[in-house]
Amino acid sequence: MNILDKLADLSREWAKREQETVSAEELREQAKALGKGNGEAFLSALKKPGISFICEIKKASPSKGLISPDFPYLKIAEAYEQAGADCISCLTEPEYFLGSDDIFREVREKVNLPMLRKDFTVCEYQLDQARVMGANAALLIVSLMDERTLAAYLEHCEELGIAALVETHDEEEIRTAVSAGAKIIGVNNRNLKDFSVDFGNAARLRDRIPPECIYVAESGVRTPEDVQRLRQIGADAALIGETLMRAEDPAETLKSLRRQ
Ligand SMILES: O=P(O)(O)OC[C@@H](O)[C@@H](O)c1c[nH]c2ccccc12
Repeated sequence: MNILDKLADLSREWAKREQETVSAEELREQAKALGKGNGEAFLSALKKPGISFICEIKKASPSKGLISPDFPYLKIAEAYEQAGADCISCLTEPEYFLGSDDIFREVREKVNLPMLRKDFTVCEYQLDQARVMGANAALLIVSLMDERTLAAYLEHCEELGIAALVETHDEEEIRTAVSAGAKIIGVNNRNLKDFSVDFGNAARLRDRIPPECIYVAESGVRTPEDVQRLRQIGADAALIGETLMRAEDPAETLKSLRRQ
């Protein structure tokens, strides 16, 4: 079993366990009572002229192990905001990324930036959770679902008023994303099945993304030159995690990456 399948399985188990505390019906009611979310804020942050920065909060990852041992996530979130991040991506997956819904909520309270709930979505329950924890957007990984399921999840996000970042890795997945109606498409430079990173992947696939879609280049961004390359290919946004999480001064590192 590859790691992605393992993460999807864990996600399913996790969601099942959580439903023992808050049932699917209860959670749906909570989400409904809140009214529509502010997915628009995520969308317009990515649409700003020039490349936008989605800065990630993650303590660990299955490919790198522990990335940030002391993990001062609130300080990091504030540093991101102060240094001009456009959005924050916050991992909530507990086993491999050592994230949690509580971390997400605390960051949500602290900063005003639009936030992406980064998790392995395998059921609508998790989308309702995203709405209830105050997310502006949720992650949908194409390789975890078929096109019909993706279309249904996109519709559910629409009902909740949250945006969806639809993550792809190759041409076929981009086709599925477009045909299911994705508005925001991410191309991951990292292959989640074997963790190999090919920084050219997002650039190579750039022209497969229809012009009306928002295009996010994900993973493996290390230097201002990398960001420049993504500007050149017309990426609407870059999703950056490890480089910022390992930085001694995340605000300075973000500023230097943003410099044109
Ligand atoms: O740390 P990096 O290489 O900058 O990558 C960030 C982000 O793209 C990566 O964390 C990611 C991309 N897609 C995901 C799906 C699930 C978990 C994590 C991810």
